[in-house]
Amino acid sequence: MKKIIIGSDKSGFLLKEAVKTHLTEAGYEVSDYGTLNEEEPKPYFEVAAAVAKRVSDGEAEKAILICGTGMGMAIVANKFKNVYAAVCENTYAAEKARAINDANVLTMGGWITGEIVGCAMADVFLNTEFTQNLEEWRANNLRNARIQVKNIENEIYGN
Ligand SMILES: O=C(CO)[C@H](O)[C@H](O)COP(=O)(O)O
Repeated sequence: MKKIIIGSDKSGFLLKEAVKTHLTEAGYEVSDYGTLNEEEPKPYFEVAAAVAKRVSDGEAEKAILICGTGMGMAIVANKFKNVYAAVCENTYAAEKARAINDANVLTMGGWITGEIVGCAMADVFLNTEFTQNLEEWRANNLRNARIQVKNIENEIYGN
């Protein structure tokens, strides 16, 4: 079964629940490491760290993080090695986050994004490959860019 990790704070809770239900119905095994009910909310920075660590360690290939804006989740997640989080507000951005940037964490904002668009963004993000539908010259540039980004990361964290 395809695995995905998800998490939200209080402000992302309702959108997270909608995306979680959608992905479960689509056949994903969804593990939730964030706010499980609105009475016991977890702050965005704790949830982002818990989820990003699991992606960094290879427990899951991809994750989805949802707070009020999506921004705090991305800021914290991107502190972790092997984690490339992108804040998206529409399906075009979610597709490009995969095709151009090979992002492995999608973040979105419950204050910004409605349930229909949020679920559609999750679908696009999970079903688009790195360099998909791009011209060969651009795909080659992006493969090189990915190596350069990894080199920068290795300089900071070590190999
Ligand atoms: O968007 C966020 C972080 O980027 C948070 O969701 C926002 O700060 C609201 O948090 P809270 O509901 O705990 O006040």
